[in-house]
Amino acid sequence: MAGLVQPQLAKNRILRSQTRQTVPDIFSEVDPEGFTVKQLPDKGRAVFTTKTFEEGEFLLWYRGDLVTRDVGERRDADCETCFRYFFTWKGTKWCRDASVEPTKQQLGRLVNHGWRGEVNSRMKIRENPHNEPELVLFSLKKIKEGEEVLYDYGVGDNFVFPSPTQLHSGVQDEKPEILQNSANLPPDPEKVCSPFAEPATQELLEPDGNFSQSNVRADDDETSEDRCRNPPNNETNWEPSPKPATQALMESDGKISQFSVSADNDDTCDDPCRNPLITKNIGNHPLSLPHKR
Ligand SMILES: C[S@@+](CC[C@H](N)C(=O)[O-])C[C@H]1O[C@@H](n2cnc3c(N)ncnc32)[C@H](O)[C@@H]1O
Repeated sequence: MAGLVQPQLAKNRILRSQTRQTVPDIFSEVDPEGFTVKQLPDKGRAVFTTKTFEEGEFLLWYRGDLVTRDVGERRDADCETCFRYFFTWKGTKWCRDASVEPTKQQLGRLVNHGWRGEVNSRMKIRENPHNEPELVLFSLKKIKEGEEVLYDYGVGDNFVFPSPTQLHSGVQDEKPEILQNSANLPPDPEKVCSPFAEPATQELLEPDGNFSQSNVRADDDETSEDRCRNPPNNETNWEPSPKPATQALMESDGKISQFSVSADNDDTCDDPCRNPLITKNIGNHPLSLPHKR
């Protein structure tokens, strides 16, 4: 009926309008202000806000080397990490490989999985001016200062992440704040991984600011995140930042960032990338998910 807008539609329009305005279109190697990293006993590194974000705001990029899914899978076979994000865009399967610890702070790759009821953000795909897909994280609701940023990796309710002792030891704070357990751990810790109970979806942020949505499932991918653990040693090239999580952005010149974290784009991985305690299953998840062997 003309003139009448359903509440949800109106909300979607607001969200689209907000995201259109708030995604910094830049090629910057630094993250926006408003985030910090803390070390949690049950999750390893975690991204927390240092200011309040409103619903629909741009938060962070998931930066990483853009490779085809095949290359991402081969890299996974050689070197399992929890930092490869698999997705489908324009009918092609892609992977953003953020496995290499960046020398500059890039927090999108450190955002943890949120269990049901915890999720406050969502990863979307946006095309950059080089016609490449970028993974962009948006708030799904108001996120108050001091809250952990969490999005749904697409793992089942019973998924069990490996022990934090297998996580990457590098943190961005030299003396990171240690928090008490904050995750709602899955009910059955013996259960390793359950398939999706229902299809996941991936939203594509179109150049005009609108979203299109598609189902994401198994090999159809799109996004599900699964992150496995970082190497259980300290041989990576992570360099702690003197100012952990608050670095200024960026120009807003209508561009969105594209990053190549690793200079080489072959399938090589150094030993530090290996974690013999876990294996991956990217079938149902955007990120290569850790499994106990
Ligand atoms: C991409 S990394 C996120 C950053 C990671 N916490 C770190 O310290 O590097 C994904 C990994 O973080 C851990 N993780 C993420 N969400 C978690 C959760 N809700 N509970 C426990 N561990 C989690 C898992 O080890 C997962 O494989």
